Amino acid sequence: MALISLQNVSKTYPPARKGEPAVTALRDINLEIEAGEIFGIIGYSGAGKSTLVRLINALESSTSGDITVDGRQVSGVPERKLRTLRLDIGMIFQQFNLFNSKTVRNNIAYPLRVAGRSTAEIAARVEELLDFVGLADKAGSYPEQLSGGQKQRVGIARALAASPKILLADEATSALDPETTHEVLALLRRVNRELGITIVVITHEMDVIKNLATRVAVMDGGRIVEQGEVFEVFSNPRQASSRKFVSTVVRGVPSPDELDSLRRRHPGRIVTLSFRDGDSSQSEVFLELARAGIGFELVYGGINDISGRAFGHLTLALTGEDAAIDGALAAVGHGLKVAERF
Ligand SMILES: Nc1ncnc2c1ncn2[C@@H]1O[C@H](COP(=O)(O)OP(=O)(O)OP(=O)(O)O)[C@@H](O)[C@H]1O
Repeated sequence: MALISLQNVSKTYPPARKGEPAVTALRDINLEIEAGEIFGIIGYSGAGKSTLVRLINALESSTSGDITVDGRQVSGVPERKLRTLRLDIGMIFQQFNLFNSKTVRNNIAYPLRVAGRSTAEIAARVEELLDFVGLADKAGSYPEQLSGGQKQRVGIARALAASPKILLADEATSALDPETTHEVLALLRRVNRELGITIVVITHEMDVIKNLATRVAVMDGGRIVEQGEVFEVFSNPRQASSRKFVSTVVRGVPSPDELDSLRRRHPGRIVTLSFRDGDSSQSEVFLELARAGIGFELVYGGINDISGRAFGHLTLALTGEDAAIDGALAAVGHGLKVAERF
């Protein structure tokens, strides 16, 4: 059985004031996250990602549907039972949520004190965690004396203190610069590999998913519109709404504004081709266009790499007879996607 399982889960917030509409944040969510995996949840702001996380760690209850974590029911369970469940789930946040008046050591010790562990046990566990996150020399510092990356490492150590099975990371690197983001992602990979902790990572950043997750769910308007292996979902999104989202986060697809500007600057038809590793070669495309007597210029493009597999997009300005262009695109279309507008 999956470690985290959601079946037909919906969540509606009642209206904030009389006369206002209720907000349905999640609609019929079905999701299975297996023990030991790093699962990404990605989507625009307002898609329902944070609500989903709050349901998994039982900070809120669902309106309908079933949620189980490690075989235990989460929905409709008394608060007393939820406390033990929450010990199995650590959480890290975009703004770190550290206690500014406590030292690094005391921040990490906090959940253990709340859980009533002995002083000796707490001291040993905190030392272990400080070593694990590489902050042994900062034990006596206060959060304001730390960089963003160091603060998040304290956040991770604190989340791990009670030895959870699951770590929920809600936009955990969104406040960090790209280099620090990579350090924190490397630490999260170690948390997964060395400690065997299942990680659920919520983000709007493709880089985070592609560097960390093995599977991903794309959310839009409270629904999961697509889920699967990260390479598959990003290189070949099947639903219109996930295609739209993916095109904003992958390299090489012109935005609508860029497309307008390309159209103004180049004569002919602007066509975007997407390639996937092993599907078809770019030279076949160029050969076919040349054979059909079509003029072409490469005007935009980019290649993405996910777990050593490449996919990319090339945008060409094509000049020639419409029928000849359509024929050539149909001929090369086998194994690659052709879009006048991605
Ligand atoms: N406590 C609440 N009361 C009422 N509506 C809420 C509440 N929390 C979230 N919502 C609404 O639910 C929808 C989903 O919000 P949610 O925060 O889960 O999205 P998100 O994908 O995490 O976005 P972001 O990345 O901006 O946090 C939004 O329309 C939001 O306004």
